Amino acid sequence: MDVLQATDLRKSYRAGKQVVEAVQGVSLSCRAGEVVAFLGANGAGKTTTLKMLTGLIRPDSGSVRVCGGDPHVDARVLERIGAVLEGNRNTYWTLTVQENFEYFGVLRGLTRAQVRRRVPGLLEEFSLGDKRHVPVQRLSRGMQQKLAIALAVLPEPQLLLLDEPTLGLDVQATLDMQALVRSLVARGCAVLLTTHQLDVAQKLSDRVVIMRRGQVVTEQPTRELLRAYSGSGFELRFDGLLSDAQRAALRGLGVEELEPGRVSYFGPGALLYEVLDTLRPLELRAVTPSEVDLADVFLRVNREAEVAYA
Ligand SMILES: Nc1ncnc2c1ncn2[C@@H]1O[C@H](COP(=O)(O)OP(=O)(O)OP(=O)(O)O)[C@@H](O)[C@H]1O
Repeated sequence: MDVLQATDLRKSYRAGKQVVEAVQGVSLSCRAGEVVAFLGANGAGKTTTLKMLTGLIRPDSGSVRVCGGDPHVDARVLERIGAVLEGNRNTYWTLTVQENFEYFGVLRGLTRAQVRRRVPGLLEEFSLGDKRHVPVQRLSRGMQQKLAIALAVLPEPQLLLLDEPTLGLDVQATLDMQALVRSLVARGCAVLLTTHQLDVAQKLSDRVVIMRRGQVVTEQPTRELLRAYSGSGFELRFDGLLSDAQRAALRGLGVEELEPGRVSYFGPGALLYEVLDTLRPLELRAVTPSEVDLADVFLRVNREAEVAYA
């Protein structure tokens, strides 16, 4: 079942005489128990889209449905959405962890008794039990981030929007955060996640949506996307240094120099012969298929879109 269904969203900003078409016809969906990684370079339009999904800004056109309702029309639909947006950690710094639960729980329509029933479980799940009576400003960044998410899931939303949930977290806190997202998803929550940490997106997501300049340029299950780009590139190691002419010729073929003596490319199989020709007379040491990760795929999708839209 689609928890989120956004169709043909558009949003322009006006700054003086300038018009920025931040989002130009974006459609998105997210099912119960699914993590969708919503990716794009800086300025691609992700945050603007998230704000339209949460009812924070009104789209110029297009529609948003969460559990079938429109958050821009029916305030009860907002109760189904939990959001942790970047720059808005939705915590009250001078209040303790417990007080934050009570304050935000009541704001989100829960009774004090409901909050008190749910808090012990959340404190345990988010490993914040020993911080219950500590003011938020004395928590580490990772703990604050965990608390922000715990507060967002307190009303048991069906859709969770996470903007950069692992930004600035250390290795262990990043792993903890991933485990938490997995457990929320296992309970049926739909999660839409934006991040520039593509290793996190690769590990967590079932599906990837890539935005570029206000438009969706790719939308595919994560595994299929990785498979589609695997085996279509090679890494070559060789002895000696490239001449300027070789370097220019390789660049023309779309080959990247990773370091002296090591180049890689993605492209059709026949390209390998041209690359080998260009490297001559340098002595070849190894030719191996390139391993792709989501970062490679992301860069390639963006490059292909740049060519297609040029
Ligand atoms: N309030 C605003 N007024 C004018 N322009 C804006 C406003 N908010 C965003 N923009 C512009 O809209 C475009 C999309 O911005 P947005 O913040 O949605 O991108 P993003 O993909 O979230 O980027 P990032 O990864 O850097 O957070 C950018 O060109 C940005 O400068």
